[in-house]
This record gives sequence, C-alpha cells and structure tokens, in this order.
Amino acid sequence: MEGESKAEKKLVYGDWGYVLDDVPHLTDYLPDLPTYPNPLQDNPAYSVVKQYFVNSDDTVTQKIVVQKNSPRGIHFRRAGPRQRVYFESDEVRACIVTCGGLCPGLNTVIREIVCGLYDMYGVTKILGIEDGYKGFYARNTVTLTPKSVNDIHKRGGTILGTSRGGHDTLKIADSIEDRGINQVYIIGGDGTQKGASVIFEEIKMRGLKVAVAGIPKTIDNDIAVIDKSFGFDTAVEEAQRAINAAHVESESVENGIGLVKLMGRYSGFIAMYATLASRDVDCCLIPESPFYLEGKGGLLEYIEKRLKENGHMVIVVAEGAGQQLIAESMRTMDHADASGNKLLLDVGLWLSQKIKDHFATARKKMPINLKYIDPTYMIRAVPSNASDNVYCTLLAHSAIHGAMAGYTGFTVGPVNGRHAYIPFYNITEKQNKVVITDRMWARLLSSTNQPSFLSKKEIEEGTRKEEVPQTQLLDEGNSRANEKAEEQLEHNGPVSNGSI
Ligand SMILES: Nc1ncnc2c1ncn2[C@@H]1O[C@H](COP(=O)(O)OP(=O)(O)OP(=O)(O)O)[C@@H](O)[C@H]1O
Ligand SMILES: O=P(O)(O)OC[C@H]1O[C@](O)(CO)[C@@H](O)[C@@H]1O
Ligand SMILES: [Mg+2]
Repeated sequence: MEGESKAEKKLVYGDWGYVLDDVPHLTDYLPDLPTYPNPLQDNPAYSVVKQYFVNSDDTVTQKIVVQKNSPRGIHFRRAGPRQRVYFESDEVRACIVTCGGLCPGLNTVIREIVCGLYDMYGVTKILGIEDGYKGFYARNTVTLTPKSVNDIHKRGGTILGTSRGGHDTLKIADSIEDRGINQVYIIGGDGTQKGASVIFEEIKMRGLKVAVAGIPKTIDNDIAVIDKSFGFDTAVEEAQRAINAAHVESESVENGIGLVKLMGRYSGFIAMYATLASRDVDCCLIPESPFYLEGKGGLLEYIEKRLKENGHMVIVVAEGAGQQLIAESMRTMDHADASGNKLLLDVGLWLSQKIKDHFATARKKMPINLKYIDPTYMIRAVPSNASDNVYCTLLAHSAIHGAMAGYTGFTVGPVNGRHAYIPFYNITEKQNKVVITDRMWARLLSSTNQPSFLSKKEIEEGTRKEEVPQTQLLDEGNSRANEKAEEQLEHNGPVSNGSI
C-alpha cells in the first residue's frame, strides 16, 4: 500500500468567517498555460440555456443550518462549465478507471464521461483502463466511444472491470505519462480516492499537464461531505425485496423470524434506510450502534417480547454490526483483502445460530422458525435506477467541466444539493457514519420500537470518544477549517485576507 497523501490546502478567507476550501488548479504549478474559449459557447443545445456557465466566484456552502451570528464557514468551488478552458478538444487524451467494489451506476458514469467529453467538448480520444489501478501497468487499454458505451447504463457492474489492491503510484504515473494521457477520471470509494490523491501529487511533482478527477463511489454511503453516494438509492430499493421476502416468510409461520443481512462495513446507512423505507422491520443492527444478546435489555429479550406480542418479526443487520461480539465469542484471525480492508466475520450466520440456540433451550419452550436471507451482492450488482442514473450524469458532467477548466486533484459531488469540487483530503480523512445521536436514528428507533441497547450515559461517552464525523445528517459542522472560521470571527470580526 502506498503512503498517505501530503496534500497542501488552499484555503481562501473572506468576510464573516467565510472560508473557501479550494481545489488545486494546473496553473498552481504550470502558471503560463494558455486558455481557450469553451466550445460549449458555440453549441446550439446549450445556447438557449441562460446562465449555463458558472460564475468563477460561485461557491457552495457546507453548512446550511445557521444561526444569526454564526460564521459563514466552509465553502467549496461550485462545479460546472467555465467560459474558458485549459485544453483544446483535439489535445485531450482522457482515461477512465473503476476501482473497489461494485456499485449500481458505475456504467452510467463511464457512459456519461465518454458521451459528455464527446458531445460537449468534441473529445474523441478516450481510453478505458481495465481491472482497476493495476490495469494502468498490467493490462492493455480499451478505446471508448459513444457508440461502444451506448447501452451500458442498462447493465450492472462495470464494463471496465475493477479490483482491490495493486496501487503502484510510480507505475501508474509512468503509464499516464507514456500514453500521453492528460485527463484521468477515477471512479471509486475512499480507498480509490486516497489512491487518486497520491497519483495527483506524483503528477504535480513531475510537472505534467494532467488533470486528475475523482468520482466518489460507495454503496455503503461512507464518503464524507457529499450528500449521498450514487447507487445508494438503488441498493436501498433492491434491499426492499429481501426485507419483503423475510416479512412474508416470518408472518406465515408461528414465531417466525426473518433475518436479512445487508452491506455496510463501517457505516450502516443501507440497513438504516432500508429499514425506514420498509416499515416491516422490528430491529435494525448497524456497526455504529453496539448491541448485546443476553440479559435484561438485550437483543434476545427483545426478540422474545416481540414474538409474544406479534407472532413474528423481521431483523435487518448490517454486515459490520456486532463484529466485536463475534470476535469475543469465537477465536478469530485478522484477515484483510488486497486493499488492506479488514475482512469481516459473518454476522448473519452467527446471529442466526445464537438466536436458534437461545430458543432451543428447554427452559424457553418457545419453538421459533428462523429464515436467514443474505442478498449482499444482489443489491449492488444491479443497474442503477432512474434517479441514480440522473445523479450519475451530473457527477460525470461536473468532473468533465472541472478537468476541462484546469482543476485537478479534486473529487466531485453534491453538497447540500449543489454539485461542487472538493479537495481529496476532505473525503479521505474521515468516513461518513450513521450518527446515533442524530434525529434520523431516533426516527428509526421509533419506527422499529427496538431498544437502543445503550444507556444515555453510554451514548454520550461513545460520541465523545470518537469525533463525530461530518455528515449531511448533522446540523453541526465540525471540520477543522470550520472551527478556524469560528475562531477567526470570534477574535477578529469580519476580516478579508483572501481573493474572494
Ligand atoms: N491509502 C491508499 N493509497 C493508495 N491507494 C490506495 C489506498 N487505499 C486503497 N488504495 C487503492 O484503491 C483501490 C480501491 O481501494 P478499496 O479496495 O479499499 O476500495 P474503495 O475504493 O474504498 O471502494 P469500496 O470500499 O467502496 O468498495 C485499490 O486498488 C487500492 O490499492
Ligand atoms: O467482496 P468484496 O468485493 O470485497 O466487497 C465487499 C465489500 O464491499 C462493500 O460493498 C464496499 O464497496 C462493502 O459493503 C463490502 O464489505
Ligand atoms: Mg472503501
């Protein structure tokens, strides 16, 4: 595994605690690059759209819930087309790579990068890198054209293939340089964006005119700052089918229990949203909310109560939930995948067995009928739904406009509904997690009526121990720069020492 990125921050301060957390630009290290008029200016399809071009000063605020005296806080550069670009159409040699696990919508993003570059900017030289990062140096490339990608959004997976591990920065940068590639579109999760960040640093060190753009992908919705990751809605929708099946099975037998395991390694968003959407779920277990089995207030007591009340119940468990409990009850070895991600113990099977064992004891005299459904890969191997397809289009277009405008070392995504260019470190330093002290988790608890499995004191201590992550679900921003903005406002009042 390569080292972590040593990214420099470009913070620009404005009035009333305004901070622009800006992304790098090619001119930061190649100051004399020529610019050209954006070819979209002559495109009849766009000429009717008033204000199609983004004002160069437009920024997107990270914090939208504010008080009368709160500082303006962190902002990101707004995504979209600029009047002037740093590449001529026939100069562009773009490449696209997909890394990490699958996610609905990967093919749509690939399609829209190819078609967007072609239709909006007249770019015809686009290469696909096969099988993730290692494809840069271990595989041949494929030529991508609007024709070759025309139908791919209707398919799940990625036509380019993907992989974990194999990130060799120097070999990747050599490949980019040798092939004359000058725009690199990298689609992947937190690990992939860390990889993109170190590729950008290497490209910058070599002084190459190469724009590196990341498109965040994660079925787990564990990428910070952005509102939501593409494919997430599709996955939640697909998970409904498993939950429905669990419900039908459980209510058709005496003391039926339907147990569904869903993805979510460190973040339980899929389980939480699938539970909230379904309304048939009686208990949702996620990695962020510890639980225990035995004794008063434990899971087994709750199951017994629910079966007595209702005759059946549905449990949804995220794959990363209860890992500590399983490790305590089994002798386990630490295993990791090729990217260094910890391999999880199967909470679904373990929990099924624990529940069966508990109710099988003579003392209980309560025969149960448990059906375990594991749709894990089924929810991510499907094509993206309509709303994810539109979202993927916007992500692809934002990335293209940013690269054409000379921005580099950035990732794209919606922040409070507006697409923005976000420096890599914002999304690689922290993971987005469900905050169990947030109102959304309270909504879930009131929908399932499950116990929290924690005392008030434990919740408070738990959230203090781990810094609360920045998420779209929180009212309070907590990034370092936001704190800096608050400090600045407190000590100096409204000062302006930046260019905006
Ligand atoms: N710190 C890092 N530095 C450089 N490359 C990395 C780093 N972490 C991961 N990578 C590379 O990024 C690629 C994808 O990483 P990983 O398998 O962790 O998936 P991911 O992008 O996090 O996606 P997901 O976890 O959502 O499936 C791999 O090729 C891996 O080698
Ligand atoms: O089996 P794979 O491909 O490593 O993927 C499994 C992991 O990928 C994820 O879907 C993240 O992309 C996790 O939820 C899951 O643990
Ligand atoms: Mg990851």
